[in-house]
Order: sequence, then C-alpha cells, then structure tokens
Amino acid sequence: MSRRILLIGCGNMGFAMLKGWLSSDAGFDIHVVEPAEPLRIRAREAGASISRDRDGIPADFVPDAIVIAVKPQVIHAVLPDYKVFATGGHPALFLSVAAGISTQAIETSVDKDAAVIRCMPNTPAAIGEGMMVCYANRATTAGQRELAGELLRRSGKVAFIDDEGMMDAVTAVSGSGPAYLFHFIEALSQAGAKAGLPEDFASELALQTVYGAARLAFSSADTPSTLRQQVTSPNGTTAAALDVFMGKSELADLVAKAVAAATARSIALGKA
Ligand SMILES: NC(=O)C1=CN([C@@H]2O[C@H](COP(=O)(O)OP(=O)(O)OC[C@H]3O[C@@H](n4cnc5c(N)ncnc54)[C@H](OP(=O)(O)O)[C@@H]3O)[C@@H](O)[C@H]2O)C=CC1
Ligand SMILES: O=C(O)[C@@H]1CCC=N1
Repeated sequence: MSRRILLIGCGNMGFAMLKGWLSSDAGFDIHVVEPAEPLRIRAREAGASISRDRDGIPADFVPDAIVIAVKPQVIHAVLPDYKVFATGGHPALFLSVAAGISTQAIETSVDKDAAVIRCMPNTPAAIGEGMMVCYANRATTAGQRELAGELLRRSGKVAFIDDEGMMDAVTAVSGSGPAYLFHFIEALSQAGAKAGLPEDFASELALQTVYGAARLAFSSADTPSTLRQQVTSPNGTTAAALDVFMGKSELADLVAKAVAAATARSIALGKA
C-alpha cells in the first residue's frame, strides 16, 4: 500500500524534497499544502495533489507522515492546524525540517506524545544527493523511523543522531553548506574573469572543477588532504595560490567563523 505524505510548505526546501520523492518509484501518495499559488502549481505539475490550506486536504487523506517545511518563524502558528493527525487510531509522524526548532517545541505545539523527527536536509535533495540528518523523539516507533528513512533516502544520504544538541552544528555544516559551495563557485568564476577569461568560460571552468573535485574526493580512497597535495607541485602554481588560502590559516579561520555564526543563528531561531 502506498504511504501517504502530507507536505506543509513547498518553497525551496519542500520542493527540493518533493522532486526527490516523486522522481523515485517508491509510490508515495503526496498532498501539498502551500499558500503561494505559483509554488502550488509547481507541486501539482511535479505530481502531487495540492491545496491552499488545511481545509483543502481530502477528508480520506489520512497521512502516515506530515513533513513540515515552513519557516521557523511561522512554524508554531502553523502546527496547531495539524494536531488532529497526532493522535487517534493512526497517529502520523511529524517530520520537521525547520532550522533551530527542537522536537520538544514541536511536541508543545502538537501533542506531548506526538511522534516527532527533526531533520536537517539540504537542497541537493532535489537531485537525490542531499544530506539528511535526523533526530527522533522517544514517541517515534520503529516503523515510523523506517518510514522516515525510506522517504528521506530518496532525497539523499540519511544519518540518525542520538544527541539533538548536535543539530545546530549540523545545520551550520550540511544544511547551509551548499550555499558556501555555491558562493565559492561564484568567487572562482569572478576571479577567472578578473584574470582575463571570458565570463561564461570562467564560470564553466569553475563549475566543472568543483563538480569534478567533489566527485573525485567522494570516490577516492585518498583523503581530501592527500588529493590536495597531489595537485600541488613544489613551487608551482597551486602552491602560490594555497599560500594565500593557507598562509595564515585564512580560509580555515573564515570557514570556522562562518560555521560558528550559522550555529549561533540556529540556536537563536530555537529561542525566538
Ligand atoms: N532552504 C534550505 O536550503 C533549507 C531550509 N531548511 C528549512 O526548511 C524550511 C523552509 O525553508 P525554505 O524552503 O527555504 O523557505 P520558503 O519560504 O522557500 O518555503 C516555505 C513555504 O512555506 C509556505 N507557508 C507559509 N505558511 C504556510 C502554511 N500555513 N501552510 C503551508 N505552507 C505555508 C510559504 O509561503 P509564503 O511564502 O507565501 O508564506 C513558503 O512558500 C525552514 O524551516 C528552513 O529552516 C532546512 C534546510 C535547508
Ligand atoms: O538559512 C537557513 O536558515 C536554512 C537552514 C539551513 C539552510 N537554510
């Protein structure tokens, strides 16, 4: 029997996951609630049934899981609409991807005995290459954990953690991480253009280089550190560039500061 998934919020992250789910042959039956019409239509075209709000969910649609993909700032206004699905004969799993919002805060808005999984995904989920890190509360059954795994595997690699306290740092590394890499691609493209290359060609070089390097790092038995050394000829061009990146640990320091700032913001979102 196909599993029924209710997706609340189909913006950047909700749609990235939806694409991963619908492109698989898992046969999920997915209903999307999304107030913004263009995003709703986009979800329907991808293969989901849709409604503008909770009242538009078909009466016979009893969800196995409710995936909450609204902004952290509105989640506590949205959750009470779905309380009804937390209890009764077929209690649904609540799977939230909201940054900073704890399982306890979700229980408070839904039901103290609700099954809740807090997940930190990332947008490469859209092509099945996401990193999906999950923490399950005590009320989550083995079957619900399995369902979450089955669903999220369609979006990428799944990891369960036992310490929810790690979630803020997870958010700062893999949740926000794609943006850091996209920014690096932008920076390398711009630097190539500054060095005299036509802009389009510089962008092509930057993109293929990041893609190729990521695939090599992923598939190689060597560590990233060894792979870096293999590119770096003594007194060559790479060494000249790495003197800038590593001379005073500049890039590593900057990345550490950025990750600390994102971690602090995740903690603050949970307190707001
Ligand atoms: N973007 C990312 O890379 C990641 C995001 N996340 C988390 O995912 C969540 C969503 O982020 P993101 O997709 O970027 O945000 P978006 O703003 O793109 O998407 C959220 C969507 O939810 C809609 N929405 C608002 N209220 C309701 C409601 N009552 N019912 C249903 N839908 C509603 C919004 O509509 P409207 O705009 O009209 O209000 C919007 O379209 C956040 O909690 C974020 O922390 C986690 C990991 C990565
Ligand atoms: O920027 C944000 O708050 C969300 C969470 C992780 C990625 N995007």
